[in-house]
Amino acid sequence: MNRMGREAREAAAVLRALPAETRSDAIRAMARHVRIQAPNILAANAEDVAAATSMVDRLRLDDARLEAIALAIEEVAALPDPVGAEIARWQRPNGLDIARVRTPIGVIGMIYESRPNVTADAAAICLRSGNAIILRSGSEALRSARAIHQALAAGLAQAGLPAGAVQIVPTADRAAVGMMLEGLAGSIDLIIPRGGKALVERVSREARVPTLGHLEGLCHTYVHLSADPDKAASIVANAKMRRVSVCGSTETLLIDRSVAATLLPQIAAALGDCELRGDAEARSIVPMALAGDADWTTEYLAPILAVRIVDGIDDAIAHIARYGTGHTEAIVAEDPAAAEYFLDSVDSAIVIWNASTQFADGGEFGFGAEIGIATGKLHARGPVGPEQLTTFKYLVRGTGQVRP
Ligand SMILES: NC(=O)C1=CN([C@@H]2O[C@H](COP(=O)(O)OP(=O)(O)OC[C@H]3O[C@@H](n4cnc5c(N)ncnc54)[C@H](OP(=O)(O)O)[C@@H]3O)[C@@H](O)[C@H]2O)C=CC1
Ligand SMILES: N[C@@H](CCC(=O)OP(=O)(O)O)C(=O)O
Repeated sequence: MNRMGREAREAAAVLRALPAETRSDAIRAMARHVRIQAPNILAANAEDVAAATSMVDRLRLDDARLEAIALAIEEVAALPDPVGAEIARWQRPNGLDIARVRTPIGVIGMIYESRPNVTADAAAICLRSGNAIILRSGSEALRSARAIHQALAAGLAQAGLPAGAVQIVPTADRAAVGMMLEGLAGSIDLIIPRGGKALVERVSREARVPTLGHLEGLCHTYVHLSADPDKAASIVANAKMRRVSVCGSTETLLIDRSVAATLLPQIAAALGDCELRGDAEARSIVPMALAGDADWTTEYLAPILAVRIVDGIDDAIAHIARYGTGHTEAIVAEDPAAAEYFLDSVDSAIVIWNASTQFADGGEFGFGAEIGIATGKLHARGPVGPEQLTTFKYLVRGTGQVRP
């Protein structure tokens, strides 16, 4: 692990000085090799799927999904290069010229779930932003991730870039996670944990380097009294049921008391097979199980939805502040003043008006792919793409000035 750290650090020094076009060529070469090595990747994936115990759909690759991975890599190659971009520039009265420019963070360590596409997306985004990356895939996807990494490494080699730029932890042993959290003897600049509660707890206990958490999504959709009934039904159904296991899926429905009797039955019908767990008032409108305290704090990642009747917009905002994880929340409303109030008041990474919480995704935001949805407040929030994986520095150009 420490050798990987050293190689990543050496590669990061090379990457930060490379022209954007060289990194674009390397990213495109990675996509080419994903296509060339498709049989190998699919064979490795079949072994993962055969051994999997859960979340098999998330794990499974086929020709179409592999092509989507290659296309996402190519989309990242085509994104504007953030490295060296000028954020601000000004002249001091003494003639000093000061520019604030984007610069890579350095070496990123990423720990993520058993989802094969993340290996390729994260590698492409890191190269686009001039960072080296050490990838730690979820254990159930390790064979697939290693096969994808082999293709990415072939692309790097073809473009003449150091192998240390994109590395993968070759073992499922969680001791490697512990070593990454300690920073690999000073090699890692930033750890990105992407996952659920157990990972959060370990990271908060053990991390010795800065972290950029991409954590649980306990997302809410609030139906305001001004909501259009058809919009409310289709948005809530999509927010919950489009894909129940993604972090942007809605876990709790909040609905205004004054419209609950008319809207809840329509929304419940649109939700189809979804299991509802509600407070006493919700149950008096639509038959459903009684929600307990745990239902307001559970990220189900399943076709289950908690339902609470609220006493207006401030009650909804207070519920979200108490139980949300800072990921994504939505309001369904026709009243623009209420919607803007909600957008301003809710302190989550993504706040949505009249659309599904499942839009919480870098691709949907136009980033090509994503590292994930950052759920903390520093240093980035919401979908993380190449720009969010840069920091900045100041370039000061003088003509011989000395400070009096
Ligand atoms: N905000 C975002 O962008 C995203 C958030 N998520 C969240 O991730 C969760 C779903 O994914 P899930 O599969 O449950 O993720 P997990 O948290 O189970 O796994 C994620 C990664 O963390 C590792 N891990 C978990 N616990 C530990 C531990 N105690 N010590 C060391 N490593 C650990 C896993 O390794 P191992 O395989 O060995 O268990 C895996 O590599 C949901 O909560 C979802 O909201 C998911 C995607 C994006
Ligand atoms: N942001 C991505 C999904 C991220 C996510 O939650 O992944 P996972 O938990 O592995 O299903 C999307 O909306 O497609």
